Amino acid sequence: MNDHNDLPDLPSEPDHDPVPDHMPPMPAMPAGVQAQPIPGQRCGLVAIVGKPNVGKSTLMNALVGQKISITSRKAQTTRHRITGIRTVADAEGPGGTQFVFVDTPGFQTRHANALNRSLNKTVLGAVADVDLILFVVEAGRFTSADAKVLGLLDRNIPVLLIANKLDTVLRRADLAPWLQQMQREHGGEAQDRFAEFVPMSAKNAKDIERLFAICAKYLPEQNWWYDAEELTDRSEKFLAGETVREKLFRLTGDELPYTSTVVVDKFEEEPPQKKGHKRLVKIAATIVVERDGHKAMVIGDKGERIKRIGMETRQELEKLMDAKVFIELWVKVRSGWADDEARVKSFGYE
Ligand SMILES: Nc1nc2c(ncn2[C@@H]2O[C@H](COP(=O)(O)OP(=O)(O)OP(=O)(O)O)[C@@H](O)[C@H]2O)c(=O)[nH]1
Repeated sequence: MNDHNDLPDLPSEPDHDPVPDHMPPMPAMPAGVQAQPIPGQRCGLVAIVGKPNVGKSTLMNALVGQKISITSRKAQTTRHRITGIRTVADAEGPGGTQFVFVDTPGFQTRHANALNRSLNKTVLGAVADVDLILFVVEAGRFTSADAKVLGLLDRNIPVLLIANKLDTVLRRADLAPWLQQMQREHGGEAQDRFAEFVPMSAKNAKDIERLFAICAKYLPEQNWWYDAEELTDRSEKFLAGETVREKLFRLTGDELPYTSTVVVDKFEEEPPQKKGHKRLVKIAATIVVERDGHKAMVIGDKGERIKRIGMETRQELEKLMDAKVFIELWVKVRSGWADDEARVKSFGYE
């Protein structure tokens, strides 16, 4: 039984395998080398979904513990954008659980036009092979928009119903009939749609700790993909490169082949000049492409595109790193780099 907060007896276990197989976004070892399994370690992907304004971002920030997001390192991984990693290590021994949270662009349920359909497809792609979905609604409310979002999710992935904003429900006893009603309304085929019901508040630290404990068992037993200490200076540098890469591919559409990459040549920090000022981060990065035509594509008409890539990268990094950022971008042509092992290594790929 999983009656969190002494709520009524509700379905507790999914009737399907809660540990679907999937490829980790960033292999910890070069291909062909099998890592020794570390006893007691669990690791997996968690997506947070729900209609607008139910508290997804608040929950994500509380779970990740800091407002910084990093993206997956593997060049061809566009499938998952890693928003944050939280490692809850065991007090003793090497065990514990690493939660890798993936970003899901918001679901659109109001207008069924082609753009929204395509957006929803993107979201579905992002949650297709996660290990666990946190489906967020406002406690005591389940609207048709919530039902639509739920209807889009893969039935083979365990879903927890996060009844958020519990603090706004004045009498907790009022929630029990609502949960029972939900169970009735999602009866029949959908009866065991939710693996567990978790009434909580994303703003309550104890609820967040409790949620980690609830989620852990749904993640597969496997070695952590990332270091337990989430972000180091090196990660900020890495994040800078990934942000350039993301803007590059977003602003060139499908035109630019994936054999283009980004190398961060310089990442320097200067402390704040005055009290109350932010530190300064100076970044220089090179976009490496295979052909002159690709270079022209990246630069754009009168340099417009590369300017935009730089500007959007700067804006995003300033937010993520809470710093003032200067960024210089260069484009170089290096034919065949993707086939040149030494070069691939020098660009930071294993
Ligand atoms: N009282 C209360 N308010 C909350 C809680 N969680 C989130 N909120 C508030 O609800 C509002 C929406 O929260 P967001 O985290 O932005 O919601 P979201 O689902 O990410 O919204 P979109 O970005 O529009 O999809 C904000 O004003 C939050 O402060 C909670 O547990 N209790």
